[in-house]
Amino acid sequence: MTRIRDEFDVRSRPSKKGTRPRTKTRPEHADAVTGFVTGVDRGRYTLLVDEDLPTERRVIAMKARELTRQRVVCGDRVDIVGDATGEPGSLARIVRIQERRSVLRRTADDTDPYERIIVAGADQLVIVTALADPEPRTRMIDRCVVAAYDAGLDVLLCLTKADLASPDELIDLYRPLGVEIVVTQQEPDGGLRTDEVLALLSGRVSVLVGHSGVGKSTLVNALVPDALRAVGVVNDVTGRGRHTSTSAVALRLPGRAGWVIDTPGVRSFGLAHVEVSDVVAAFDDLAEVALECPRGCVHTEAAPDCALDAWVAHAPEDDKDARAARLESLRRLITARTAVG
Ligand SMILES: Nc1nc2c(ncn2[C@@H]2O[C@H](COP(=O)(O)OP(=O)(O)OP(=O)(O)O)[C@@H](O)[C@H]2O)c(=O)[nH]1
Ligand SMILES: [Zn+2]
Repeated sequence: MTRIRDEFDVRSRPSKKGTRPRTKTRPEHADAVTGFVTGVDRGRYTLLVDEDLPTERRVIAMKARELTRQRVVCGDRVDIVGDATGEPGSLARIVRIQERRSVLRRTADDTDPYERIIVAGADQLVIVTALADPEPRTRMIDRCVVAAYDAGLDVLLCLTKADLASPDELIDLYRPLGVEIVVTQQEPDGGLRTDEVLALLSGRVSVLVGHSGVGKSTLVNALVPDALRAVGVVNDVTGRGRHTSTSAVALRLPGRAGWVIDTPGVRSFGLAHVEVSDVVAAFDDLAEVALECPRGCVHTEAAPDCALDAWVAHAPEDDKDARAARLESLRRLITARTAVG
């Protein structure tokens, strides 16, 4: 397996001048305030400061020099100094990225050798998949699930276009993994009932991914009726007319019920660093059984004496099918990890 270099692998070398104390002129920015990054556009970051307080405001910021090698992404919480008033034309400086609860990476590709972080601090990954037109691609879904679990995110599988095909098969395939599943369909008037989805997004930061045409925009527009306007705000400030960027953008659900982060153009996730044990670790029951496996067991069907096979074979009759389905799902994820597509 090729090891893909992480953008942060670059070790920082001590400078020739030795260790110069740098805290003299800039202590630890005691006057800094915290912002939530809702958008990134060509080196300009849109932040929400004082979230949910009467003083809540949008602030535009750039990275301070000391951060140039670090990537600030949507969902980050950052500390800023300078002009944090949010007044038109004001520009603050990001001096610190706060510890990240989670990081989701997209894969390296032909044009970019790094697995880059695309979103930080999310709670769940919403995999938007159409039941038809385009046909669901389970390999792709499996890879998204692996990426989510590796990033420490929960998974919500959102099956769209239920007016075109039944969700039953996919539900049977994914229920054994224990992921949340929600089914949507456009009404004849073009609208979309969102109460069920909203309930599952409530109070959380959710990242939406999905291939072109699956109905992700339709869903986002139904969830956040002023989504386009919200994005427009970002671009008014940066002077760009339309939201044409390919970077992620965080949109607040009505009633401040949570955040959805839309990720246009994200096709695949970096899985090169994910070990078999990372996948198994996402399932408490299976991870416990796997402790009994021979050393170095890869838990596939061909793996000799895999304890997971015995776990199914010795299941109580009424649990046998469920265990078999769960093991099959786990094995699918383990292979999806290294497969292409
Ligand atoms: N039949 C049916 N069509 C839908 C449904 N939801 C969305 N569509 C249609 O599917 C097409 C694609 O929807 P979009 O919301 O643009 O899909 P997207 O995933 O955002 O795709 P891109 O804009 O290419 O990224 C549009 O013609 C929608 O009207 C649905 O529930 N049922
Ligand atoms: Zn095993």
